[in-house]
Amino acid sequence: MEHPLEKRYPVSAQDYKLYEEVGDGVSATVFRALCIPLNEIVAIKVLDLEKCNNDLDGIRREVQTMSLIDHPNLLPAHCSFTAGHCLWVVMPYMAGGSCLHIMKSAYPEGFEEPVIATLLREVLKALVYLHAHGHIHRDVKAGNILIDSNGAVKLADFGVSACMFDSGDRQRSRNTFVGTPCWMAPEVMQQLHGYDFKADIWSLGITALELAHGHAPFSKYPPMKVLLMTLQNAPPGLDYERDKRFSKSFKEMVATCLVKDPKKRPTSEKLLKHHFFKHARSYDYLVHTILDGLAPLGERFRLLKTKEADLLVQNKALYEDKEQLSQQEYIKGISAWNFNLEDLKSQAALIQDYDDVSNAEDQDGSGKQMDRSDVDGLSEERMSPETVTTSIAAASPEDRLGLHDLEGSFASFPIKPLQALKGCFDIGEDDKGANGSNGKGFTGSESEQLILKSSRAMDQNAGKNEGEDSRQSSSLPRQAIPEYKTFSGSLMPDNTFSSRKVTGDEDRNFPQLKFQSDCIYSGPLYRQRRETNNTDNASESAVVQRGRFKVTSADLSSKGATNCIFSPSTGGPSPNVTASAILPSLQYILQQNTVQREELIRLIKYLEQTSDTTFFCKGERTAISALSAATENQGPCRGIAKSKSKKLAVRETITCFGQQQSLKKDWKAWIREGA
Ligand SMILES: Nc1ncnc2c1ncn2[C@@H]1O[C@H](COP(=O)(O)OP(=O)(O)OP(=O)(O)O)[C@@H](O)[C@H]1O
Repeated sequence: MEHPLEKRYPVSAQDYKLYEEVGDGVSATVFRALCIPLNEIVAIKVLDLEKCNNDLDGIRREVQTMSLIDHPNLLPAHCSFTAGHCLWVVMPYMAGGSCLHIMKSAYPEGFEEPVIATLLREVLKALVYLHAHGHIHRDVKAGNILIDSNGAVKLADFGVSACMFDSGDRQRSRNTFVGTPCWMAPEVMQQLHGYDFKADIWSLGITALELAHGHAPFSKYPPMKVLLMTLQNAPPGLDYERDKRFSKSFKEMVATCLVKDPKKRPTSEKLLKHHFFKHARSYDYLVHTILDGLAPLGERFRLLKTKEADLLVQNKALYEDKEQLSQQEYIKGISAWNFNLEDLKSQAALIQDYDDVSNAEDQDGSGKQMDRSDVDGLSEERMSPETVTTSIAAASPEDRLGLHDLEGSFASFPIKPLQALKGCFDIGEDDKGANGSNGKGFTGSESEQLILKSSRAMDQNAGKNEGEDSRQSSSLPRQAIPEYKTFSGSLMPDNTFSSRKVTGDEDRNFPQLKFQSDCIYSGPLYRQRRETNNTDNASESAVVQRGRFKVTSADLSSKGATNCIFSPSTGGPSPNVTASAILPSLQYILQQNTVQREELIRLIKYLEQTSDTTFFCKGERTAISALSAATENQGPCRGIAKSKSKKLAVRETITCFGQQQSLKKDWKAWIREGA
């Protein structure tokens, strides 16, 4: 039944008039637009599907999530549809733009504390909702916090969000290494135990620093170094000396979020009760303090783009050589399975721009090299910028990078940081050939379910959901196989499927399991539009770093771990590796395989119950309905009956198995049919 007050947004491009560009990101360009029949200004995110061949899964997930969420602090999608080879996502127009844009335009040194408290309280409310519904955002940062003309704050960008689910007594943690390096929690980088909602709390802490200083800690460094620093250094924080303008409660709140051990971080719900948020004000306050006097969003955006382009040109020459060299050296060292510490140290020492640390980390309060095990006494331990500068100047290149501590740091990690980082470079030139034949795979975020609406909201919106189903789900791109890189998630071992097409009856059998340690990496190392697969452009982004990492734990279980344990030349254990280093990795592999086996058995059972035996070839809809019936009251689908969430969950499950041949052409046809 349709909700009486629900607006129906048209699903045809000719009903919209595109105005100026107001934003762009890794995957899309966002326009201000007019919805002609409703005479309403909206924002439209336009994604060129032809060129998005390396992240269709992210797009699908994003649109799904946006169409299901129902919270005042989360940016929803009104509707979405394809137009030519583009996907259009129609959303409310957030005239203030993102907090990042606002800071860049008018507050380069960051916001005042009450503004930060107000913004973060709203973001936290959104996180409480997402977490309560089993969702991890995974990309909380100022660039994804949008403000509308009334000062309402909404968290946006669900392109990399993920869903946790609890099936019986087993709670699944995410195992995908995804996010934007500066904001990424250490456990997300580490990969061993997966991660959970607490990863968002870390990102929120980093976002707090970003809003306080105008930029995130380590933001000027290339991703590789950001990862190393996050893993090795004490957590960043607000410095008592430099950040005198901020209250003790703000410093405490940040420190509470930025604890390396996720278990020691508060839940979003608990954090919301922190006394820092008592300083939060109204939306009006935001309008008067940060929005008043700003130029229209489109104009600001245009100016920023011009500035960014100029900066890039200026810095290109400066960064290009150094950056390319350091990255190449890392790639060489890592993808050659070289885990000889001395070797890696000397390669790492090629990164030399640590000398300006006093201008960067210390401005962030994150340049301290001292360790801080927990939040207590956070700033007493911190070095002043002067101290850091002096000690760095006196140090050897290795000291400057903290490389003397590498060994110690490694020992304290269940997976060594460089091992974790290895996956990032699977796309390196050397590996392309090897990966070629198996470089296609499919996503395994497929156990993720969208259980986003509370049952009450579901009831209230039952009509709306049904009504929207045809419109919105019709726009959900069926999961397609990236043409170039492999996507994978935690449900299935990504690298266990043959890349051969599923075309006939024989192929309907489950894909051949074939443990191969091929390319699983996906996602840009650097800021890089999704249409660009050219890794050569990476260095250009050293200055403007907005790209995301996405590597799955499968790298680390089937390849990463093995690679570092066994010497490629001898096939035996590497002489440098101790039993205590090997054991956790082996246990992890075992655990992963057990989980995957369980999933396979469960899904085989489901499939056996269906009478439709042609679903792999004849379209997903048949499979969805067959499987929806079969899974009515089972496993992870329990509790989402009758909702389109369930369909989506089932669809995700199927796609995990069946979509080896989901070419873009197919799913676009499927979208047109209005599945
Ligand atoms: N509804 C909106 N109203 C106004 N501006 C928006 C809206 N949605 C997005 N933007 C702007 O467009 C930018 C890019 O949008 P978005 O983050 O969705 O794209 P993306 O490709 O997913 O980006 P990312 O690089 O974070 O992955 C945002 O940072 C924001 O400034």
